Amino acid sequence: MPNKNDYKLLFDINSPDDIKKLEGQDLKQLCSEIRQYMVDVISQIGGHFGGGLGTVELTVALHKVFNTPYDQIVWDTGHQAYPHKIVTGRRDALKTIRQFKGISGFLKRSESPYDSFGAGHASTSISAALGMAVASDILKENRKVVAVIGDGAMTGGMAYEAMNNSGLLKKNLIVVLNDNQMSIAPNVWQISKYFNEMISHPEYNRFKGAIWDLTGKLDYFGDRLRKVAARIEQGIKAILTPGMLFEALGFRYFGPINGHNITQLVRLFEHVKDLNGPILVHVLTEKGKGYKPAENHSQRLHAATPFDKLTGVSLKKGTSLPSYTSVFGNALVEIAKSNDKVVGITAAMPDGTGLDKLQAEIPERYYDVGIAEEHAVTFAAGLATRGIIPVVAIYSTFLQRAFDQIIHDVALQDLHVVFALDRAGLVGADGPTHHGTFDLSYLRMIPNIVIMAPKDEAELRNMLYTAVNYKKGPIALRYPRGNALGVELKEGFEEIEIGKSERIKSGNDLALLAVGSMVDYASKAANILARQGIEAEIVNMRFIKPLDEEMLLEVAAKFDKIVTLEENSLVGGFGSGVIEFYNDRHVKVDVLRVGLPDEFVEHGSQKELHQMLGIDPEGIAQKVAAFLKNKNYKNGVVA
Ligand SMILES: Cc1ncc(C[n+]2csc(CCOP(=O)(O)OP(=O)(O)O)c2C)c(N)n1
Ligand SMILES: CC(=O)[C@@H](O)[C@H](O)COP(=O)(O)O
Ligand SMILES: [Mg+2]
Repeated sequence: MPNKNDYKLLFDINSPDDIKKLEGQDLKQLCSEIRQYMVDVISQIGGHFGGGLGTVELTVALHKVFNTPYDQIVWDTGHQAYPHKIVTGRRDALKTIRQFKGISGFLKRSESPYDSFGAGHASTSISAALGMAVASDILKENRKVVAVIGDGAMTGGMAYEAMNNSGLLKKNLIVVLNDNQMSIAPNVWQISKYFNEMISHPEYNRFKGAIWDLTGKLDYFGDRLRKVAARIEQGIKAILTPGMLFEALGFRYFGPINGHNITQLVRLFEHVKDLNGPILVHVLTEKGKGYKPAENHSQRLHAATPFDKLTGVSLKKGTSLPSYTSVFGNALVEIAKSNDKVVGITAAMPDGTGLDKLQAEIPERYYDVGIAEEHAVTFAAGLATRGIIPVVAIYSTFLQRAFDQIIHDVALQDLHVVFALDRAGLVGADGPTHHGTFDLSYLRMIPNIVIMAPKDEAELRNMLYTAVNYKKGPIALRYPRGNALGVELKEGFEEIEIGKSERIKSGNDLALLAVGSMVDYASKAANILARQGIEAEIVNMRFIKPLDEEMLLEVAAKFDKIVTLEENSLVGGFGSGVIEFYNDRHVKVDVLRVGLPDEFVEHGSQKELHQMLGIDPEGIAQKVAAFLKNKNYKNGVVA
């Protein structure tokens, strides 16, 4: 961990006020120390890394020029805001970032007054900042509002909706475009190609100086002259600068500027701070800046596990267990090789979803659409109208974005789109913005959809195969983050009968009906219960929709008490479906639902969170035993 004596300035920076006292060389020194501190801390505990290394100067310049937290900075997504945390009173707490009970890996309003808007999902910053700018106007305040958005986040449609609205409302709003030409993977932002062409154009370079001169002098003109000059400036810029697209949306464009030159950044922010109307400052940065292993890494060490400081090599111990993601990625390639109608779609997460394997093997049937989950789904719907079989691989949490598209564009038209929801359940260190704990609820209510959850990686392969061959409409499978169970993977695939569950073990005392990750936990809980003389029957339900009604009737005939288990919110999830089924058929049976409470779950390791919520095998066994004894049992849930 960092040694205070290795730092000249950083340990005297306790708030942005301390930055305001620094000038020139000291600002540069501070930037270099922030980088060193990030390397010192993140090499020990892991976390988002490359993005933050690229925003050091930007962060220092913003906090030097603006009067934060009165002035509001909105960081898009938030993974690049570690330097912001370091200079806003959370330097020492950085050692706890993303850990159980530690500070959040993203922006969080309840964590600091400097975190003006919470995030984790991309492309929200301009909308939120515009809201703040309008509020400032209504409240007759003079707060400055700055949104900092990456080029990756600019592939998300909301960013354009917000810019359009900003142009219309003409409020004082500064958008900083942090352009490092990277998303997590190389970015697919088409506008960056246009920027590059513009910037390298000889005419642009010849006129750039002149335009800047004019811009710089504008504020010294009288009102009438200023208007004329502004029009001339805009006219010239519209033809000659890369910003004409933004100018068309109603923004005044400044840049591109070197985002690692603190002196230039401070000067530019001082200049634009008091200008009226929407401003776009285009800043060129390098993801991973200042740490060679990150600069040379294919993903610029976007997120790091603990690593060796000198080499950047991960210290994470290897495991023989495959991840669910890699099993999915390999299975998709196998299936796509034997069915040329199958295509894969990712929303900027090729590696995270395992679709990088398809990209490598069959690139012509792989689509990265950018951070555009809504578009990904409707794009898939279009493909499906022509008999193509799109497999849309999106994390459970990010698919929330495309709720209406799933209903209106896919399900309503019975289109055969396969949804592969990775990171379903509690994801761990990313916390509440990223937990995939709502998908069973938000999908289950949609007519015509089939929803599956595999108990292990072998079943995941077969479910994917089943989904691709289903043809009747939308079909989803959800599986957790992390390592699979290590079961044998047979060659080839087997189709699973839609709506058919699997009895794993018979019992005499009660039935445990489990889905997905909870099947393994149910088996482990049953072993604990067996030691207490309780014989539980275990069913792997496989399908959340349609439910295996025959099995539900069978277990209700055999037992008075039934337990449902799911790694999803208890509101509207699998257990709710089971209760609805029994209720609608007037079947009298006591149902205990085990799952996630109706609250946002904090961050921590998956194990810690499972324990905290009592959904690990020990916790489940305790709940089941209490349920059998009618202890603390209320409204279907054991307290
Ligand atoms: C809605 C949504 N989809 C996907 C992600 C996953 N994600 C997190 S950061 C990121 C890349 C962002 O790129 P950019 O905005 O350019 O920031 P950089 O990392 O380059 O600083 C992605 C795809 C997300 N956070 N939110
Ligand atoms: C910031 C962000 O949204 C991603 O970087 C996310 O943290 C990735 O999560 P996984 O590590 O589960 O792929
Ligand atoms: Mg980027």
